[in-house]
Amino acid sequence: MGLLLGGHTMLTLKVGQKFWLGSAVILVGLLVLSSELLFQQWQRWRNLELSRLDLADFHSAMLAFNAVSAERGPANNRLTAAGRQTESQLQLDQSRRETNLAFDQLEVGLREQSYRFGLAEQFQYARHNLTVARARVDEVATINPGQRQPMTIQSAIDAMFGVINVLRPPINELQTAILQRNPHLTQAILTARVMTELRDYYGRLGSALIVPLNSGSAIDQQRQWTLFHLKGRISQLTEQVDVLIKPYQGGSQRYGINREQLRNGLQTALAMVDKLMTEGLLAGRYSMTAREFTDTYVPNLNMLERYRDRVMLLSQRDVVAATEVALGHLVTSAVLSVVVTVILLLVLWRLNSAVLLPLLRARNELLALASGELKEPPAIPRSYRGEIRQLYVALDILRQELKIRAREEEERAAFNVMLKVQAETDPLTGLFNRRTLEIAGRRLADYTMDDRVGLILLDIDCFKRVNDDHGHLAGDEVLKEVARRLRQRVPASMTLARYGGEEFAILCDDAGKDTLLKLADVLRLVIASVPIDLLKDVSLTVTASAGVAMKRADLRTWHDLFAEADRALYQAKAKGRNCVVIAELEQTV
Ligand SMILES: Nc1nc2c(ncn2[C@@H]2O[C@H](COP(=O)(O)OP(=O)(O)OP(=O)(O)O)[C@@H](O)[C@H]2O)c(=O)[nH]1
Repeated sequence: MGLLLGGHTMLTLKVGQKFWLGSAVILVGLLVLSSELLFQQWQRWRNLELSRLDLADFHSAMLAFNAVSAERGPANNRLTAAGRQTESQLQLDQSRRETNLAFDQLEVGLREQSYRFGLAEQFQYARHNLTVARARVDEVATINPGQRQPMTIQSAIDAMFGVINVLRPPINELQTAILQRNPHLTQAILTARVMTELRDYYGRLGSALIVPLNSGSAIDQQRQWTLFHLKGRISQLTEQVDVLIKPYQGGSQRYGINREQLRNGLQTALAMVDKLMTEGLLAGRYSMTAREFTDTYVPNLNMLERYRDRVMLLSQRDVVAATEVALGHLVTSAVLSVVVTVILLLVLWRLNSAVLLPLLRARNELLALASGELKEPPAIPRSYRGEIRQLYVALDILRQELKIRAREEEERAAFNVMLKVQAETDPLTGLFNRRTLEIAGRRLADYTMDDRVGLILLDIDCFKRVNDDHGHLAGDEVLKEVARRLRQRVPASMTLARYGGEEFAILCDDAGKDTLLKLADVLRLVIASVPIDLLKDVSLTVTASAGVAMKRADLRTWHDLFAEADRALYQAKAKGRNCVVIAELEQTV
């Protein structure tokens, strides 16, 4: 892979680097994907967890709202009770305790959710209003029942209504916040809210009759108007409840909501109100006391509270179940992410150790083989299996094959050297043979005008007699010793050869006539001056004659030069041997 850097510089990555770069890209991609997945699932789980808290808080708010509504019943009784003051007070105290408990629970829930601190203050303010309204009720209750004025009682009832009015804004705010965060809770929240409101309006409707019932007075115009207004609102809310509870009845048996039963209860309560309203409009003579009315009227409304609580609790249970499923998904995804990452790492590690590294090692071995490095590598690791092992076995076979070929090559080269030596040298003396002399002679002498090319032919005198007197082996020894002495004296730049039985030649490419003559005479002297030791303590003195020829214009070829030197040698023999003759001068040194 080549990366273009700065437009000119190419950065080339090795296979191993590419592999790890690719692996890193895959790993990072996997981590990003699994993080994204985990984050989404964590968010879903977290939202459901918050939904559960939201539902619980809203339920607490509804209970508090409802408790204030419900407290109005005992409060009304306390305000209107004539003979049963103590019992009414006990009932009111009980109701107030329940309301306090509902507010306490609401405050705890609100404290746990920091974003509702502002709401908590508003609920506290509503509670403060409740305390003030209760004080008002208690104040009226201290007045002798016979002396309580309808206006005074109504002012206490209105004070209790006022609490609901202060409680409504924070509940609306809480409801809006929860629905914004949890649109899926709309059905449950609205159902609970509308049922609570309906319960409150029924309470208001009943409360509106308390003063006339208590005082036995007719229902005046303003109260009539209030009662009609409340009934209208109740009619609207009843229709809404009817629609909202549909999903919770019929097929959804576990909610156990019976629409007919609820409708009947509410209609019974309304029928009671209608009857009393008619009585109140006619003459103010009522068929029941305020107390009897409250005790008969309120139980018809309990179903609203029961069904609302059931909707709330079962919705919370649904959210809890969904939270558990979401948590299960989150944990499963986390485990799967870890498992997939570990598997990927293992696969990459295995790919690296079982494929990539062996292939790179095989490549190195192949390169070594190609460059002639035949040294045995370390043994094939056991972890190399299958095709990789076969590759290494094939490499091994190739290495052995190349070794055999290298050995054969060496032998052939040695054989060639030997053949060359044999072809170029004389086996007895080790000097160059006639063939080599002629090749060198032709190369130097053929068609050259160089007069520094010269040739000495040197022949042992009367050698036949050596053979005849001392035997052929002794003759060979003499030849070897003469050759040894010649080799010592002839410069390496000249070609020294044995070109016949007892005949030697020295070919020179850069020497003057005098030098050559001097050399020929030195050679003659080293042969003759020292006796040659033969077998059985016999030594022998031999002499040699030499003919010298220098290249001249008329000696065009090697053959001409050789013939000229041979002619000089012949002359030296003729002159009595043990002397040197140069061809052109034919003079004896
Ligand atoms: N021992 C031995 N003798 C050889 C060898 N080659 C040739 N000869 C002998 O060398 C002798 C040469 O003798 P001739 O050619 O008659 O010459 P010469 O006896 O040296 O006499 P002049 O050359 O006239 O001085 C022969 O007897 C050959 O057999 C060899 O390799 N070994």
